[in-house]
Amino acid sequence: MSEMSDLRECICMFARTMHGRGLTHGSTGNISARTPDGGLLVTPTGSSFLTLDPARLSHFDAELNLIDGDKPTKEMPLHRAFYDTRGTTGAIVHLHSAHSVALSMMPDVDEDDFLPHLTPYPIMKLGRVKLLPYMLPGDAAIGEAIRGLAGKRSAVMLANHGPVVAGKDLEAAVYAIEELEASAQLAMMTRGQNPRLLSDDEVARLVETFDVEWDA
Ligand SMILES: O=C(CO)COP(=O)(O)O
Ligand SMILES: [Zn+2]
Repeated sequence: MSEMSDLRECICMFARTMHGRGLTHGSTGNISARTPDGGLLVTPTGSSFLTLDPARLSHFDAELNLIDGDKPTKEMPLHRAFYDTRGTTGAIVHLHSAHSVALSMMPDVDEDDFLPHLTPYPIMKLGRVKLLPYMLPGDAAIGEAIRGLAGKRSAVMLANHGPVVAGKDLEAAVYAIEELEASAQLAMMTRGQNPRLLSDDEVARLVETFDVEWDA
């Protein structure tokens, strides 16, 4: 199989596993990934992660003209903003995962550092997650807000909506967004119970050891 058809299969396989674990539902969420020739494969608007057809993914060339496949996700402005501002981006995943959405609605959440410092992996895989205010799904304003971060964050949480993560490749983006949701679940489980947080020194050690983008 060619690299291109492998990537098509991979997008559908990761989408199916995330749907199967309830990480997104119905026709929510979207995925994009860079193709070997600098184009993009994108999940079609209104499609379900459960039943994606590899042959019908929206296919863009390197100038981002749609060359075949179904109409792309309405969240193209958001996807484009990440590719344009973070040169290292190979794939982007957006979900409507319940625990991170719930956490985004809680009072006193730190907008600049959305996830409390409960465990190491979210810090290692995501750096600091920026909470963006609620905006209409598909609104170009989401893309503008991401551009405003100037490529300094790989993960954002859209309040009352869902997380978005950019990774160097599809596997990295999926693992990172799973980490975001698992961490938000722990945050919701332990909310109001005064859990022991990682200390600032413990966080600093993680940032240094695993070369985490943190101070941006
Ligand atoms: O999650 C979604 C919008 O935020 C799903 O929209 P699309 O079906 O257009 O990808
Ligand atoms: Zn969405």
